[in-house]
Amino acid sequence: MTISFPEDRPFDFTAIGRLCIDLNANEINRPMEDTVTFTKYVGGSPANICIGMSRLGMKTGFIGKVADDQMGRFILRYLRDNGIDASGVTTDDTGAVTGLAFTEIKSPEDCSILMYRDNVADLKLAPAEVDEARIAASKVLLVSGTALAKSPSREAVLLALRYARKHGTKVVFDIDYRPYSWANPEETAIYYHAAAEKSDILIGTREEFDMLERFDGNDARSDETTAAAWFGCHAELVVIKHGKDGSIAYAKDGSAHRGAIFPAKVVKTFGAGDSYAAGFLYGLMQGWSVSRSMEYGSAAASIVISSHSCSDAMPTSAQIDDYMAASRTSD
Ligand SMILES: Nc1ncnc2c1ncn2[C@@H]1O[C@H](COP(=O)(O)OP(=O)(O)O)[C@@H](O)[C@H]1O
Ligand SMILES: O=C(O)C[C@@H](O)[C@H](O)C(=O)COP(=O)(O)O
Repeated sequence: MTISFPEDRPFDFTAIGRLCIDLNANEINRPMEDTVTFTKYVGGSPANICIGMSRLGMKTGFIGKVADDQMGRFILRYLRDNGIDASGVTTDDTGAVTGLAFTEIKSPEDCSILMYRDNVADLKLAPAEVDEARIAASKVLLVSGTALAKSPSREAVLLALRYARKHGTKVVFDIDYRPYSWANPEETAIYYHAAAEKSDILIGTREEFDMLERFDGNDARSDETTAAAWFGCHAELVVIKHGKDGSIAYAKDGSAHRGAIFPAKVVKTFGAGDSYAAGFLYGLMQGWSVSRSMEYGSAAASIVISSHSCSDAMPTSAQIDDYMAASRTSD
């Protein structure tokens, strides 16, 4: 089972949504109260995935908005240094700030994120700033669900989805549920639905799909029934992530594919989903089977969770290949 993508477009992959800063605790295995220093990285789930795709050699671009400050300029420079076309990233002129994610690493299994997201620039992206030609020039548009949390970013994303459908650009919807960004669950579920209905590939955890389907009845739904519900729209592939229990993908042709995990020396668990998405989508775009692509995503995730950062630790294909080979040898 493989997925087809449009051919001969200048960009392989364009992401839309949040560009932020991660401040990851240096003194790990303790609560945030006892953390003194943090290392600054570019963050934001869609940014991390786009950086991952670029490291893997894909031609990438980003549609988003940064604050007119040092952090915004740091993000723009990092994108460019990583080969990402940032001409679709605008700079806010209203005094908005850069979103900050302070990460707390109490233990490898007990991690949390303290977000500062009031008046953030990423949610100020306006529909007029979404370039139709850029979406038409990309094989894939990745939409992060959090960008639907507030206007005008919400309308910008819905417009981007319309452009993608009009031009046959494959839409990947990463549910990316961050509760603090949303006013209430009703709003979340409604806007998630609007995006999921227009998407070709849906990716989320079980909890994220439960949020998306919250008002659809049938509280006892399984991964399989979740997937089936979206095949009636545009979905070809629905991927449900289960942390260290791996992942499962259902395809419209009725096939199911289970993704195992790779061993990891876990430093922290965040970044797993973003690196998994990058490795997995890269594999699909190489024309690999869904199963092989899931394996690649899992290996990428193990590399990132064994590292201190998310974005900076995104692996190259050589690193993933080596990691996979090394874990086979140690079996
Ligand atoms: N502890 C772990 N050890 C090895 N791989 C993991 C671990 N946690 C997650 N992964 C890998 O990362 C993928 C995504 O992780 P998950 O936690 O489900 O997503 P998210 O980070 O979006 O919540 C999993 O399907 C798995 O391949
Ligand atoms: O997405 C954010 O705003 C923060 C991320 O940069 C952060 O590192 C993270 O939470 C990664 O998300 P995950 O891959 O879903 O674990």
